[in-house]
Amino acid sequence: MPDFSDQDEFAAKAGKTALRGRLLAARRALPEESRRAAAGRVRRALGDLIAAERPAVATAYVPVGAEPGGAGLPDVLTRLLHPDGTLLLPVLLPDLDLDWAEYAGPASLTPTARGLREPSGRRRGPAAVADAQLVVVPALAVDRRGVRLGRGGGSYDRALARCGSALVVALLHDGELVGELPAEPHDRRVQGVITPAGGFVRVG
Ligand SMILES: Nc1nc2c(c(=O)[nH]1)N(C=O)[C@@H](CNc1ccc(C(=O)N[C@@H](CCC(=O)O)C(=O)O)cc1)CN2
Ligand SMILES: Nc1ncnc2c1ncn2[C@@H]1O[C@H](COP(=O)(O)OP(=O)(O)OP(=O)(O)O)[C@@H](O)[C@H]1O
Repeated sequence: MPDFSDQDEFAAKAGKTALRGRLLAARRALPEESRRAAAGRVRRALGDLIAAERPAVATAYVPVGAEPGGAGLPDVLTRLLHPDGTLLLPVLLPDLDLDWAEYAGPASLTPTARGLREPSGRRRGPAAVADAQLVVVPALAVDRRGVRLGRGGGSYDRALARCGSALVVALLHDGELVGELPAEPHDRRVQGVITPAGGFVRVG
């Protein structure tokens, strides 16, 4: 474990905030046509990964705004999973930790705070993520070591701490797999990323 001084931690936090602003602005500037094309490529790469890994339980999320994958991602994943497979989606808790509920079709999604769409079914509890063999996570960027930059709530840092040996994969746009991101001791790493141009790439 590296030794992080207070100054390094301060620099990492400030660096993350500045990077988030830049990355979100670049995503917002992506034209609709690029978003659609990127979503198709990301979904195809996810399909290949699911065919190879055959998870019985997977987690994902409903992409919003310019997030890679597009709003139809849960439906695509449901079709890709084994007929008996389960897709869990996150429900943001007041302390920004994540609960989980099974995806049961578009009618089971409800608009919630922060522009999210979340499942309204029975909550499985924050520990349910430990049942998944494949965990698909949102990210603004990931580096070659697997360090992930999220929205800044620490939601996935907490959720990923509960995962056992699951394959954790972040969905990115091209250009968001970078050389080195600021890292803090609590950051949980991912094992792979999917980008539209590069498909599935192992990191770390
Ligand atoms: N689609 C999605 N679902 C997710 C996440 C995510 O990053 N993306 N999360 C990851 O932890 C958790 C929720 N955390 C979030 C924290 C902040 C914002 C946010 O800043 N929203 C913008 C509006 C959306 C946009 O256009 O980007 C806002 O409130 O201004 C969203 C989700 C669980 N579900
Ligand atoms: N295990 C944890 N328990 C409680 N708070 C945590 C935990 N891990 C991280 N946090 C807090 O969450 C905040 C945001 O962390 P960070 O900037 O790394 O978020 P992120 O990884 O970019 O976002 P997210 O995980 O929501 O996508 C930090 O202030 C951190 O202290």
